[in-house]
Amino acid sequence: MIALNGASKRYNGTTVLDDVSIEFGGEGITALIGPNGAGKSTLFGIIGRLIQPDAGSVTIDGMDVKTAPARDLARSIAVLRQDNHIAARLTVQDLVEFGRFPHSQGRLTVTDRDAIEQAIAYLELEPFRHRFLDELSGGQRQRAFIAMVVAQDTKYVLLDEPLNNLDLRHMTDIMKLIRRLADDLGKRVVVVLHDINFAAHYSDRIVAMREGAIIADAPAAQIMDPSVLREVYSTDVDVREIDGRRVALYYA
Ligand SMILES: Nc1ncnc2c1ncn2[C@@H]1O[C@H](COP(=O)(O)OP(=O)(O)OP(=O)(O)O)[C@@H](O)[C@H]1O
Repeated sequence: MIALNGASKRYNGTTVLDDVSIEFGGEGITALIGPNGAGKSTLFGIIGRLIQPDAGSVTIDGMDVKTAPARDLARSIAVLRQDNHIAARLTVQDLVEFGRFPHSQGRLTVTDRDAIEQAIAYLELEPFRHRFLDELSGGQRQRAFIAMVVAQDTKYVLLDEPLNNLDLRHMTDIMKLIRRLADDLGKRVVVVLHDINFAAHYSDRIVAMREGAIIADAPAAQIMDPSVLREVYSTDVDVREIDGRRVALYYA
C-alpha cells in the first residue's frame, strides 16, 4: 500500500496540503477528483518524491519514500505527471525505452524489449514509433507518455490527468486500458480525473480532495450524489440514473 501519514505542504505560507493521512493502492482503480488547485498533483508529487513534504511521511509497501534508493522507488511506482518536461527530440521508442531504465540501467534485455513492444502495441503507437515527440498531436504524445509508464511495469501506477488532450474515442480507450492494467496485470492504479463520469464508470473507489484535504473517500457510486459533488466542486450537479448507472449532468 501507499500510505501517507500526516503529509503537509505549504508554499509561501499557504497550506496546499493539510495533514493528509490516507492509504492508496488497494486492488483496482482509485480515481482522485477535486477542483483545480485542490492539491491532487501536489499529493502525487509527494508520493513520487518529486516534492518534499513540510511534514509527514509516505511509505510504499513499508519502504520510506524519503530514504528509499531511487531504483527501488522507480521499480515500485510510476508517476505520470501533468507537466512532462522531457526533451521533445526523443522518439516515441526512445521515450518508451526510457520507461525501462529502472530495470535495464540502459542495457536492454529480452524482457525489456518485450515490455517495450507490448507497451507500444497497447497504446497503438506502432505507426509513430520513430517520430519525435514534437511531431505528434497532443493526444498521440499523451499516449506515448502512458506507454512509457506501462513499460516501467510497476505495481503502483499514478496517472495525473491522463485524458488530457484526448478525443472521445481515445479517452474511452485509455480508461479501458487502465481497467485492463488493473484487472489483467494486477496494477494498482490511482488516476486524477476531471470528468467524474469517467471516474464513476471506470474506477472502484473515488477519493475527493478540496483545499488540500480529503473530503470524501467511498466506492465510486456513492460519490455520484448531488450533495457530495456540490461539496467537492461548489456547483450544482444533477445526477441521473441511466441503465442502472449514475451519470452526472454538469453542462447546464
Ligand atoms: N511550486 C509552487 N509554488 C507555489 N504554489 C504552488 C506550487 N505548486 C502548486 N502550488 C499551489 O498549490 C495548490 C495545489 O496545486 P496542485 O497542482 O496540487 O492542484 P491540483 O489539484 O492538481 O489542481 P489542477 O486540477 O488544477 O491540476 C494550488 O493553489 C497551486 O497554485
